Amino acid sequence: MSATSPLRPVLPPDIRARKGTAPLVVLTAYTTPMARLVDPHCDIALVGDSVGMVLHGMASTLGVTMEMMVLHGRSVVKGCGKAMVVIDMPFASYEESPAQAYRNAARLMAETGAPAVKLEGGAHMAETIAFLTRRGVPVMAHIGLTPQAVNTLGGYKVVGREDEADRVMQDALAVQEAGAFAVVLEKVPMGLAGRITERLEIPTIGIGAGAACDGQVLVIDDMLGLFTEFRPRFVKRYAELGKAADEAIAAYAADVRARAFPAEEHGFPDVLPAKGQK
Ligand SMILES: Nc1nc(=O)c2c([nH]1)NC[C@@H]1CN(c3ccc(C(=O)N[C@@H](CCC(=O)O)C(=O)O)cc3)CN21
Ligand SMILES: CC(C)C(=O)C(=O)O
Ligand SMILES: [Mg+2]
Repeated sequence: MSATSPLRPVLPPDIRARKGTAPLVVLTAYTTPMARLVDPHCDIALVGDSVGMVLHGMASTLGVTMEMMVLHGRSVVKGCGKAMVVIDMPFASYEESPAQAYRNAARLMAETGAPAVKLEGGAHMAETIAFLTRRGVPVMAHIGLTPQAVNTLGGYKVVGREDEADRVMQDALAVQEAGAFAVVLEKVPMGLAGRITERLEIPTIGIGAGAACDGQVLVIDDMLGLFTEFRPRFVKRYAELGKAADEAIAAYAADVRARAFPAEEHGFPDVLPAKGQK
């Protein structure tokens, strides 16, 4: 039986073993229909806490709750057959203690069916990552720019230039040592991301971290041109679905105002048509 057989779902150790083979393809998904689109093409569907900014109009990810991650997580698990689902642990659901992290991670897995969680932080989260991993919770780590720390970092800036590079390398080594099966590198300079990727035995998944990483992740609504509130330099637009939707909605509004919609074919006659007719 192959590792990707539907009878034996892809699990974190399979993802870990992908290091040095084909690049890992990761996109976020927040809903069943989007998960169905992502699933056939991706190795991992990430239920990111970016959902707060992308689908709920929040100004940052700090207001995202466990309840939101459970609901969106369940929705994405329903839409995935091939891709492995990873769920972001929201702000303040894991930082207090390893026990708090375990309780909330276990809830995300038990109530959604996802086989792994992701949490932000390097060396200072190593104890928590080890606590979870040893108790059956596979952890994807996330270092470099950690958006839940936007208020202490002072913005969504590059992390790891010059003096900061060694600290990011130490974070990468610490999360690997703690048992993380993969690590997201966000807005880490390209050269440093390459050195971390070479040094680690677990896959690195980059977002704004250059081409040397073992995989890439983007927010699905960003790359489809659906989310346009801001556009980081690392986003490549593969479609302009927001523009297409705007044009479609404008055409509908014009049709309704001109009484051009609905047409005869969209309505129901008062008398049932005779057989053979529509
Ligand atoms: N839609 C969306 N896409 C994301 O990539 C994303 C989210 N939401 N929400 C959670 C975090 C926040 N992230 C962000 C948010 C903003 C920038 C940004 O504005 N970057 C600018 C420069 C900003 C600065 O230097 O202060 C850039 O050009 O990269 C980057 C990453 C990444 N994540
Ligand atoms: C961008 C990815 C890595 C993320 O953490 C999110 O979507 O929340
Ligand atoms: Mg996130």
